[in-house]
Amino acid sequence: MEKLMIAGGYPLKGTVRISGAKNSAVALIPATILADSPVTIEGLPNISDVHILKGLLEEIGGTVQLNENDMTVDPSSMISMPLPNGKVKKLRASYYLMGAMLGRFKKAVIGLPGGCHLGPRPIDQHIKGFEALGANVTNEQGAIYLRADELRGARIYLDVVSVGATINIMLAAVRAKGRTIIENAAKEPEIIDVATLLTNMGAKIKGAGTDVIRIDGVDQLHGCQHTIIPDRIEAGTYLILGAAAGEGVLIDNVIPQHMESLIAKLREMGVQIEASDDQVFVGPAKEMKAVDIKTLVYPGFPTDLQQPFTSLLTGAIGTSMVTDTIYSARFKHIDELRRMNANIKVEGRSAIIHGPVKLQGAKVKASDLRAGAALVIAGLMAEGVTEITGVDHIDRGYSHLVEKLNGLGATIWRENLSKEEQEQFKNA
Ligand SMILES: CC(=O)N[C@H]1[C@@H](OP(=O)(O)OP(=O)(O)OC[C@H]2O[C@@H](n3ccc(=O)[nH]c3=O)[C@H](O)[C@@H]2O)O[C@H](CO)[C@@H](O)[C@@H]1O
Ligand SMILES: C=C(OP(=O)(O)O)C(=O)O
Repeated sequence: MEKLMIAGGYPLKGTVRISGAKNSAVALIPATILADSPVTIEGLPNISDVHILKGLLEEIGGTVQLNENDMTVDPSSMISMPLPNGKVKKLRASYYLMGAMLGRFKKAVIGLPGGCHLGPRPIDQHIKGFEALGANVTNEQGAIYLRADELRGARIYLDVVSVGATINIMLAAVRAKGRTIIENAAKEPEIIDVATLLTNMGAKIKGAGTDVIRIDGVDQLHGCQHTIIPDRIEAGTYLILGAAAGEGVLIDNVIPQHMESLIAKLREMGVQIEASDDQVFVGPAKEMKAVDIKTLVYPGFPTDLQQPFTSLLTGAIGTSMVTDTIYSARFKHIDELRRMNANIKVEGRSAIIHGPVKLQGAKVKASDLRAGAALVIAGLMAEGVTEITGVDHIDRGYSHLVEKLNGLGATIWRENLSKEEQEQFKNA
């Protein structure tokens, strides 16, 4: 078990290259199950979610070759092996095995997924979609059992705009008989990325990226090569830390259109941002004004950047309000930021931040992935040394974090937890 150590106050400067998108990667990898020959995905991030999914594909008989950033999956020998426990609980996106295995084998047994604890995260809309396609779905002792004689296209209206349900239904529907229409679909860029891979595999999908997706089922899908999109959430995190602790940071390998809500908010705070084709420059931080943000489905402000943005707001002049309309309990980072001298209170789904304060280094714990990112940003802004435990959460989503930050001039390193610290961590 490790902790992250950050000596704060060193100004960040230079260029950072963004990795492939976690939330695409974790759907593209299960999507390979649907092909009958090898699929290569290029530009993957080096994160634990990717390594765990590799293991899961191997458990069901896939042959997987993973290099630093590329994965080739030969799905031809896969079987519908039940996966009720173990690795599936380590990440959220193991739910995509349900759609992909149902699509290919017409049956699957998959344990309920893990992922960040942010309040209730039901999967009722995924199940509603599978049932509409003709599957019988039951929950037996914490695992979802899916069976279908055949899958038939259907019209499915999502009661909640859900990234996971939209992608999962696409995965199940691409090899169903006839046409599926998903209404009130989510529009995140990762959905377009998954639809692009599936189309390259021979699927017929129209409308991905809009709120109505039409899929005409095909009998077979074949192998192909696909390059993943850049991670807009990783890029957003570096943009925020560039504003918080930078003296001119260039974020390379991004799609600036995917980050418009964040860029608009940073500009509203008075941060200098210049965007070009595939790069965004964040200028030296001057005085920043407080702003309010409300998380919304894409293209609104992403909930996954709400926690990192809160750390930035501790340095802004005035009172800011951060409201999360997607998750009811995405505020576990606030107690930790308070340990670092932040002046924040939580009321219902909002955090109210009074600034500016000078953050102080402290011993803090990352409760989830983006709470971890928020604490890293706070540690870079703070005076003194910050120690962050719960690094396994951060490793789910940030490729080469320490190397990238040190490349920008930060002073950050990993240390093993002592036996005593391991005990304290387990009991906390
Ligand atoms: C692996 C992955 O891509 N994770 C992302 C995905 O999570 P995930 O796919 O889990 O998030 P959803 O878009 O499904 O969830 C959005 C909202 O809908 C609710 N809901 C969802 C499904 C359902 O069947 N019933 C239901 O009520 C959820 O509780 C939440 O309040 O999108 C989230 C919202 O952008 C991001 O924070 C996560 O980083
Ligand atoms: C919530 C997130 O991830 P997951 O859905 O994989 O838990 C995230 O990426 O911020």
